[in-house]
Amino acid sequence: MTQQPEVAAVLGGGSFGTAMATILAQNGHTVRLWVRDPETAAAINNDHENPRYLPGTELPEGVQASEDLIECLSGASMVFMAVPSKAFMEVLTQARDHVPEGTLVISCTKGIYADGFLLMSQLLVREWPHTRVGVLSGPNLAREIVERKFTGTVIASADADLCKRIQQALSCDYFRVYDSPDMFGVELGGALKNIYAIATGMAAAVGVGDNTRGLLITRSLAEMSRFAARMGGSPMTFLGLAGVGDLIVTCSSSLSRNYQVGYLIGQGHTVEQAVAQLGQTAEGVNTIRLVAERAREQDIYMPLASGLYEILFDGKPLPQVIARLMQGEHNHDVEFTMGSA
Ligand SMILES: NC(=O)C1=CN([C@@H]2O[C@H](COP(=O)(O)OP(=O)(O)OC[C@H]3O[C@@H](n4cnc5c(N)ncnc54)[C@H](OP(=O)(O)O)[C@@H]3O)[C@@H](O)[C@H]2O)C=CC1
Ligand SMILES: O=C(CO)COP(=O)(O)O
Repeated sequence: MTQQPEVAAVLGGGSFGTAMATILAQNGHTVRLWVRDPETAAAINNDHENPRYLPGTELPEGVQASEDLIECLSGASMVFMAVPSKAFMEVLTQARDHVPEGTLVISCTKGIYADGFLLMSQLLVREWPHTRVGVLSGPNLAREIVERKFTGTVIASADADLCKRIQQALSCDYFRVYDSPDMFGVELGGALKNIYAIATGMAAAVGVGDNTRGLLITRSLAEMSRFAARMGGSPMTFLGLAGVGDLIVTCSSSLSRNYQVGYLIGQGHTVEQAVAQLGQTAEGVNTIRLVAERAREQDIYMPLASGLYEILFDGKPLPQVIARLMQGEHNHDVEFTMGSA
């Protein structure tokens, strides 16, 4: 797509921020990647590699990294937020005075903010009301993006002009960007699927069959849809890339960090051991806690999320939870489409 080059700031130099910076630089935009570790910044600028998060991948020379947040934001017409959800609010506070009115701000973060159970776009709208907000989500493993594997994503916002500009900025021969007006649904899908990636990773570790994997992924979609409906969202959005698409990839790929955490727990590690061994972001651990608590408070039937909560945080044995799941109270298929959510 042809367009004027943009100046883009990418906040967060982990695997996904680096992947977004790579596409933007390849597409001819000016890119400044904010990393808080000066050694990583130097490695990106001098060796064109992010050795901690994407070792072995050569980055375009146009990806310029800095640990100076203000320098990164200076003159940026678009800002991509790619820090973990636990750091999101802190970064918004640090950057607030350096993001001018009308800047496009896109959240790539797939998590939930505990205080008020807010999605990142809701935090953005609250904290930076002078900006134009969108969400990018879909089946988007960072490692595969930098390897130029064909990938689709969704830019979601009620702001149609924002969607068009982001489509133009990111589209290329291996990255296809769809749009959606349903920012809440797209973002909720990206956050919720991490729960079920942990479940399928755990199931894989204990050697379940393919029938079981089909059962687990499909009932995960049912559970996500039921939750979305109760939160006032449209489960229809979950039929798209940011729902089913991301659920399939994250629940079946050993590149997914949430799947890896689940696998380690299934092998007998504690949550703390699994997270420490991973050494990268696995949003699902926190999301399970928040969603299971919310489901309990609002009486939403979410046996998978609740069962995971019991395994991870109450120390319940996996076989006991599986036995209960197999005898659950609801037994209608696709009941969430029949208005019985
Ligand atoms: N990786 C992927 O395939 C995808 C990830 N996402 C989402 O993107 C978000 C980021 O994930 P990802 O890039 O994978 O995470 P990584 O674990 O790869 O990297 C996290 C990055 O955030 C930085 N960071 C952590 N805390 C802070 C802080 N307080 N202030 C500033 N920077 C901080 C880390 O810096 P440091 O190294 O200094 O700790 C690191 O650069 C997550 O919500 C994830 O769900 C979305 C799509 C795909
Ligand atoms: O969101 C992702 C793929 O779409 C990445 O998943 P993980 O965070 O589990 O690696």
